[in-house]
Amino acid sequence: MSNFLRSSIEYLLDVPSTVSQPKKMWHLAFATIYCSRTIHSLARVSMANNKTGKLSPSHSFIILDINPHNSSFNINQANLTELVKKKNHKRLRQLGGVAGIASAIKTDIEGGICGGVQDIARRQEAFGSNAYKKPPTKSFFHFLVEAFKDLTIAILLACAALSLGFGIKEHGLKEGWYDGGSIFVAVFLVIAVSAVSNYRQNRQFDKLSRVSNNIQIDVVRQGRRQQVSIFELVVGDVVCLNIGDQVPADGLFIDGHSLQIDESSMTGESDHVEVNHDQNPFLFSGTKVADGYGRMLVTSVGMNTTWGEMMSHVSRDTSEQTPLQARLNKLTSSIGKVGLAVAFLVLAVLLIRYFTGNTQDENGNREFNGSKTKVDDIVNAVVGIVAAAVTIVVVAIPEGLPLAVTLTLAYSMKRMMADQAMVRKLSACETMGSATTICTDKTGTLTMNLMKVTKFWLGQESMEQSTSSISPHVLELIKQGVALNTTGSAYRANPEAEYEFSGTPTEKAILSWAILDLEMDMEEQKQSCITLHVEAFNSQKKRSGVLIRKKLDSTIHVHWKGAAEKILAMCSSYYDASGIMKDLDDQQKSVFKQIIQGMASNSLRCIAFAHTQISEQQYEEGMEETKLKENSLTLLGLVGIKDPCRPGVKKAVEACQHAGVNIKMITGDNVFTARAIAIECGILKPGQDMFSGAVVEGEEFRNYTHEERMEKADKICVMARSSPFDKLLMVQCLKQKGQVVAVTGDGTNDAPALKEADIGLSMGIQGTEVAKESSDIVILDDNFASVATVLRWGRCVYNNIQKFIQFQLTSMLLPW
Ligand SMILES: Nc1ncnc2c1ncn2[C@@H]1O[C@H](COP(=O)(O)OP(=O)(O)OP(=O)(O)O)[C@@H](O)[C@H]1O
Ligand SMILES: [Ca+2]
Repeated sequence: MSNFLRSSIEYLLDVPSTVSQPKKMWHLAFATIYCSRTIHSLARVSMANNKTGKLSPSHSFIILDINPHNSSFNINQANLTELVKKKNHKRLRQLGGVAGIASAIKTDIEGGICGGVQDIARRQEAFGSNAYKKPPTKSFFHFLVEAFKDLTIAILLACAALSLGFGIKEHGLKEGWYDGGSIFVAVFLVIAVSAVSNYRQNRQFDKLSRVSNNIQIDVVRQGRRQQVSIFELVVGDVVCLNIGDQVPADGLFIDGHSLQIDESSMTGESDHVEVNHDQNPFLFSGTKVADGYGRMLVTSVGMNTTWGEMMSHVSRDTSEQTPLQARLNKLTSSIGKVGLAVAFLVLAVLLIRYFTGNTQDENGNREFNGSKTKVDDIVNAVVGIVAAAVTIVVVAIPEGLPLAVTLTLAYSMKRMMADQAMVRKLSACETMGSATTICTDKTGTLTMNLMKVTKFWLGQESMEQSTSSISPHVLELIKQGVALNTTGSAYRANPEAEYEFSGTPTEKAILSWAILDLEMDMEEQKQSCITLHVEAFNSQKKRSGVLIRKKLDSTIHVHWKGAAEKILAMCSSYYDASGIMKDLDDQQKSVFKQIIQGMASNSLRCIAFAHTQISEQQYEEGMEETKLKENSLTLLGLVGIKDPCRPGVKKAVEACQHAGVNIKMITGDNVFTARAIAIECGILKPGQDMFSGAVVEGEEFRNYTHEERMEKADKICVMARSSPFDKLLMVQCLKQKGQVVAVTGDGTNDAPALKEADIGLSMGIQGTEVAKESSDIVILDDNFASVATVLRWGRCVYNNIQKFIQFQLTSMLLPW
């Protein structure tokens, strides 16, 4: 320490100069330690203060006080939340509409968030992340208490206590505790096992809900459409919404067409709400897309949304009892009650017999002689009688019965998870065992859902490979139709990179064919036209259409794309390969039908493109009805899309059939395609066809009378071109006939049938949220073979429980 410092401390401490040198040193040491302690504790206090607040800015840079909450974004979360929650149109206008909000939260409406990982982290910090607080999970103690509350357990505990008391009284402490003690041990064992199994089941459900809540969302970031987990969504993200999707956060409508939202999960209203740019641009987390498509700008996530708030209060009720469990519980308590009644009866009879002097001891003397009998003897006799009654109750109650079911279900649920089936509803495990019919959809379940265009017909000529011979005019129209009439998209990072396609499998197949084979430039096509109106694809209509205006010459065009025979029916002319427009009379139509049938019998999915140009006047007339022209179109071309069967499906189908379960295919696809795939999978035997009543079309089935339907439902193996309603009708019909029906499906079109079925199985990968939510079991690998495995597990549960009941009931009767 420098002399100066030393002397200044000496001065501060007011050390008398007379103090000796060693003493001075001690003073100094004390002063140094004291000062450093004070400084240290001061620093700790200021750190603690800062923990909750912000770090105080360094004095040398005091001019720029950077606050991430309001400097990087020009709007704060409270404003955003209120804007959407209150549907405040006025405020939205003041802020410059969706575009204004987007620029305030530093996002590009077209390309999404442009920054990288840091940008996303910054947004998470400023606006929160898309997760909600979960209610605390129930502890083991909770389940232990629950187990004690059971009536049967209470009766048994009372009996055990009585038995213990009487036993000790009669035989002394050393030998008398056996009976009562062993009942206690058994009861505690039952309590422990059921508490442990319920606790584990609760944890399992928690784990499952974490898996099933982790939905993949289509998001545009840095101009690229990609899938991210719903939990990674941040404010400023641009989300693509399609039919069947769940709206993942609160936000604003950017663009889209005929977007219908099902808000029933929030409001309870079953009517769909139209979301559009002007009247209602507000979208709410937790609602579902019922029709159409669109893009939204995320403005609030997680706990800032009404859904988040709601979900943080709801805890999943895992105490759900399956029908079998409920029945067995009832059986147990009925048996218990009968046991109790019998015990009372026995008690009464024995007591009456004893007190009326009708009983004799070993020596043949009357046991009860009125006042001559010793009190001790009386007490002993009564205790013996009560003990006998208690034994009856204990033996009568089959306390292990419900427990065995719980254990079996919990075990098989775990095993099913390992076999790619996630059980959402426990009752499905046991119901599946008794399924007599499985109605499966085709696309994605029996087939791979990996679609590829393998055939292209222009007019009545099949175009193999070469596109050079196609007339440029027709080619241009096809490209226009593909690029503008789609919900899919194509992206590549640079001109050398490979394309990434997104959208439904059918859309992806068509886009990749047009871009790679026809050398279509999607961006260029999109830039060259303005979209005036869109009719979005849905399973009811099985087609989609657009109305566009070309920027170059202001001509107006209608493009349709959809199920080949439906589009063909709308056409009155066609282009041949050389680009000449020809009349489509009945004879020509039947030629085209032959072509479609030919492709379909080779199990190809057929899609047709049609086009017509309309005048300004026609456009204005049509505007009022907001409908696209749908007759007198010109057929542009047909494509055949291959979607191969999944390997192993045939075996799985055979296994199900062998187990006595009927398999029916109910699909939205063409009847010939459906038949070809059904034969490939073994659902249909080669001899069966339309004439034998094994194959029908949805429309035909719909138009049957109720009696006809009931009569024919059993025979039908394949129902093609079915609408969502037809699928539902079939399930209802089968259920009325007393069948136990399982339904598998992935699309929104399957949701009504999935809900109606005894067991609904949805597909985990391709399945839409709506389908998953309507189902009891989610097949994680989308494979029909896993459906067969679920059936096997269901049967196993049933068998095991049956065996246990037999064992328990016979062992219960044995002592009698
Ligand atoms: N993006 C699309 N644009 C136009 N038409 C389409 C499109 N996707 C499918 N289609 C047509 O609609 C039909 C499919 O209808 P739907 O959605 O009811 O069945 P799916 O769900 O694909 O099949 P499945 O019921 O077997 O799973 C197809 O056969 C095809 O002709
Ligand atoms: Ca499907």
